[in-house]
Amino acid sequence: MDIRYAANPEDTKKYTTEKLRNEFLIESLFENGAINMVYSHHDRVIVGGAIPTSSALRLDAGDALRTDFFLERREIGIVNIGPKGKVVVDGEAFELNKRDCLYVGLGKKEVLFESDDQANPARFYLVSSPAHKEYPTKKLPIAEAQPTKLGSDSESNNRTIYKYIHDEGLQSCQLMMGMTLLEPNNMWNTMPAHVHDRRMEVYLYFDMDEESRVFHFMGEPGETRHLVVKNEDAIISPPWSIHSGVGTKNYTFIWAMAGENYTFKDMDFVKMEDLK
Ligand SMILES: O=C(O)C(=O)C[C@H](O)C(=O)CO
Ligand SMILES: [Zn+2]
Repeated sequence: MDIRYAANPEDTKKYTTEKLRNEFLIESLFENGAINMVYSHHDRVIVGGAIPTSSALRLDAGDALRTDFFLERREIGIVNIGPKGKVVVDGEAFELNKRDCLYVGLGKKEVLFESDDQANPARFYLVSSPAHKEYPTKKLPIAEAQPTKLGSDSESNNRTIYKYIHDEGLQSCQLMMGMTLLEPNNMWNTMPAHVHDRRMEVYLYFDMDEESRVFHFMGEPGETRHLVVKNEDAIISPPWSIHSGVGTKNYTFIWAMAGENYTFKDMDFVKMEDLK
């Protein structure tokens, strides 16, 4: 498992583009026939991708966790961003269509990923955080997720947020997860920008054309930097950092958070005059 240590804002100001990308950008999560994971020391969140092809893939604790099984002290959110597949949790199969979410709670011993068609395999995106009690393992199909409309065409940020794992949806200890879709001809997410010092956040940008790019903005409000990201790249966003993007065309992303509180609306919005 690739390990990323926590970053502080003072040091980050001095980073070159290469160093910034090494610390905060996650490329190549998705590989045919493999589970790839990155362990962030920000709130000990693990981010992963799984593409099962000819055989099922098993979620293992590996050396990094030193526990008997992956979910011994953790919970996990799984969103399928590809063709149909299933996740088998201690023998119970959950079918996931594109954009469906499954929450798996603390203590489940075996998690297997399978594709329905190995020629068009499922692409499972995973985010896991430490947990203290078991919440029910449950699926939320995208068709049943509550959409929230935000932004406007005139501000180029007309978008819909679907919340999957949160206080009024799938219950968890601390993990929150959802998806934001920008409407065609809209290119901005989350402007005005915000921080939430109580929680870190991870973004996965997906459903982008090969040539499309998103400029993801990060850093303290008065010291912003950017990362140029392509399809299926993820970003680790420290609690002190803004996280906002603008694309060469509309895009979709999955956000996930973990940390001190469980309040989606706990955001400290940044005044435009304070952004530098
Ligand atoms: O477009 C948006 O606005 C979002 O998706 C908000 C993010 O999910 C977020 O940063 C939540 O804290
Ligand atoms: Zn946020």
